[in-house]
Amino acid sequence: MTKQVYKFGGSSLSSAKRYHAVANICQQLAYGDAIVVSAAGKTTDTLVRLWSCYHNQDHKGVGEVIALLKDHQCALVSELLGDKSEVYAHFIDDINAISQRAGCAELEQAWLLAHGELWSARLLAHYLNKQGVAATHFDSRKLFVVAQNNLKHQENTARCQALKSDQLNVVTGFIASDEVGNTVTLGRNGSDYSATLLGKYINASSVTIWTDTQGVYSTDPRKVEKAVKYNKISQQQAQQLARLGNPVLHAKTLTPLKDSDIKLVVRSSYDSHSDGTQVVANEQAKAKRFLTTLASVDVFQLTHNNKDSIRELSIILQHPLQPLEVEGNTLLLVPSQFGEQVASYYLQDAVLIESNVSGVAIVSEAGSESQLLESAKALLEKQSMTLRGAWSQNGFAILLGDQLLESDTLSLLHEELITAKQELAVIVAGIGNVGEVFLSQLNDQLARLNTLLPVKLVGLLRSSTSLLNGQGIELATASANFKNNAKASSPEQIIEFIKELDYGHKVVIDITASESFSKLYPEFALHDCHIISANKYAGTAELNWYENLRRLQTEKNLLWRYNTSVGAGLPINFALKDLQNSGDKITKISGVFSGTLSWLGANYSLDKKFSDLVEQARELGFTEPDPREDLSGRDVQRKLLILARELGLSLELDDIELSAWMPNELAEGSWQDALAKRELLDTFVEELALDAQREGNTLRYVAELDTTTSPITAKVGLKAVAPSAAVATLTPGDNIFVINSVWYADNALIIQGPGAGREVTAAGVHSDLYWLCHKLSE
Ligand SMILES: NC(=O)c1ccc[n+]([C@@H]2O[C@H](COP(=O)([O-])OP(=O)(O)OC[C@H]3O[C@@H](n4cnc5c(N)ncnc54)[C@H](O)[C@@H]3O)[C@@H](O)[C@H]2O)c1
Ligand SMILES: N[C@@H](CCO)C(=O)O
Repeated sequence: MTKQVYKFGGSSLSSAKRYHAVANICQQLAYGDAIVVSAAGKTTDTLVRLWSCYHNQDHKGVGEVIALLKDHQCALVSELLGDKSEVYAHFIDDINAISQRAGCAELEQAWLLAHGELWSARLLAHYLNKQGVAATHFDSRKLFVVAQNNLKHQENTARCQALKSDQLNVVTGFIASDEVGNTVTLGRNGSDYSATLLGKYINASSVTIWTDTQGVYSTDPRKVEKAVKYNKISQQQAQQLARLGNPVLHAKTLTPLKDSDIKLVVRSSYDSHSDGTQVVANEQAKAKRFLTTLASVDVFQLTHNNKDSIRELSIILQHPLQPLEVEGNTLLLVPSQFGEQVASYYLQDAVLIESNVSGVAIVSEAGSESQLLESAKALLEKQSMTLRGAWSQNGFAILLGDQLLESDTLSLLHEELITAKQELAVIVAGIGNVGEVFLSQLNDQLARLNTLLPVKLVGLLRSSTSLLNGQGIELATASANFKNNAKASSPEQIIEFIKELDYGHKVVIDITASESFSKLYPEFALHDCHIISANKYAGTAELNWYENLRRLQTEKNLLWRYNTSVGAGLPINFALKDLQNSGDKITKISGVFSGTLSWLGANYSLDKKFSDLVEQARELGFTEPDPREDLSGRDVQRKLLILARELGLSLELDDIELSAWMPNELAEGSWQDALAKRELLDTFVEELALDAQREGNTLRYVAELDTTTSPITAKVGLKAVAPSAAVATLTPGDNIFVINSVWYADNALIIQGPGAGREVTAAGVHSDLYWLCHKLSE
């Protein structure tokens, strides 16, 4: 069975609440998996302070820091397991041992620092046991042995066989032992390193680093609002970022994975449902672009290029170093804090050419570095930045100046070098009436969309078949390709495909009429997918589900457009949003909201069979796939609910009163079953029409929402109206939306035009897609 390794950092274990969240994640893991833990919260920093007080013989300080450690750990253990627990007693023994050693000058630094991880592993394993999960804690000093600064990989692989296959294995990060059993530490970011080492030793299929960021971004998301979270990056680019000092992944963490198929995943333990970023073998991810700021660096020119010396210096500094080959010279960039050490390491073999400069590194696909360097140079100079150095190499470029890059300059650079280059992957679901036309229009529309951002069709779906290609589907032949090559697929396969798509942006365009497909929307959001829907089911789903979806999309900065779900191509949703955004308050919306029912109302007369007209409307592509969705009034009810929610009203579908334009007897079975009883429909409609005619009226199916009444009026149904009424004189198939608001109180705002039909609806979906591309490219 393949095993997985999960690593939780200090921030994920900083409080009892966070332990609880971690335990919840661990509940989902399989026995045999390993969990590597760091010290809780700031425990390592506190232990370092303790060591420093001890080292400086500050006895008072030692006492104070020990009290601090005790307070934090005792509170944590008490809250999770109680102060009578074995873990609590064990912790007190440890603290007493530390005090005693400090008192008689026998403290060792590594032994002291190891306690943070030991306490975390013990506490988490016992807490998992309390939750009914079998778990054992392991002291990694028994698993990882280091001799002369080198890990003994073969021996360690054998030692790691001790992990249990019928339990979760909670292993301390950061620490190992030397050959005689003394504690050694693995340096800063040591726990991440422990996790990837363990992954290699137990031949895991993946190592997941759970941290407080959502994954690896194109740049620091705290500084650039539009930073793009990448789903996949290559090991090579991750190494490059680490060498340039990007803090998300340390170069050391990545070394055990080199040339292996072990997948490294960075995820947020604060948002355990979201995908993070996968670091995968080079050929499994497209090259991405990144901006990483460089703060306070020194630049040395080496008198001769000596790779061994650079490697040795990296080990001494415990920091990866990035050499640059510039016109036959080797330059070395180092954080200024290491400047003196570098100078004394190289002596006369290195000359300091720049000190304490700052700037930015651009990591990119090979081949574009020099052009990116020129664009960045021009932009920074326009921002009045004096450049002290600018170089490009294979896969990256560096620009250095006197000032640290502020968030606004970094955002401008990001905009120009990264945002505009993000591709949008498009999945179209529902190749029916509207979907077919949408696809044929997409071919013509592509050039326009591509001026905003590169768009690629990657998936076409029908109810049980799909054509999926992450590299892109040729548009001109997409329909034929689908007919010939679509394969049976399940929703799980579709979700997996979407999850793995390696694109900056993704969108699912739902042109189905499927409720079950709409139920996948939260999954789409979890995998960072925007949504465009002509389908009305999600917009009219049960309020709790709908609000959760909205919340998730907001949290993840995802967009959802559904303009064609009401009024087909008419800009009704735009208008309502716009009015509200400009401070207006909408009080009433009424009119004819169904193209099908408008067409039927206008074309019906007592000398015609209503059922014949319904079949005709179906053939024209006006009706829902099952025309009873229209005749029952349900489709109009949905449209009114979508508009009501657009106004911020928390209504459910059944809060809208409804009367049908068909007899109840037709509701059972399929549309074909209903057609077999068409005379029931014809008689039902004829009787209603006769009643209306006697009063000099005609029948129209109307909707009405009035927020000024108490309770609110929300109803859809047949109404007998004068033949001269606005709703009665509509062109067959047209909708009319009569909007009253504070500003349009007496003289209503009216939107009128075709409310159904393949072309207008497909064009409306294009309008949403254009809007989305525009938003993403801003
Ligand atoms: N026809 C119109 O004038 C109009 C106007 C506005 C909105 N709409 C909406 O557009 C949608 C499509 O309407 P249509 O007339 O094209 O319907 P249609 O029945 O012709 O096409 C629907 C397509 O969706 C596919 N499908 C069904 N379930 C699916 C699933 N689970 N996964 C993937 N594909 C699935 C079907 O195979 C079919 O190809 C409906 O939601 C409708 O309400 C239609
Ligand atoms: N059947 C629907 C299609 C548009 O949603 C109508 O006629 O209005």
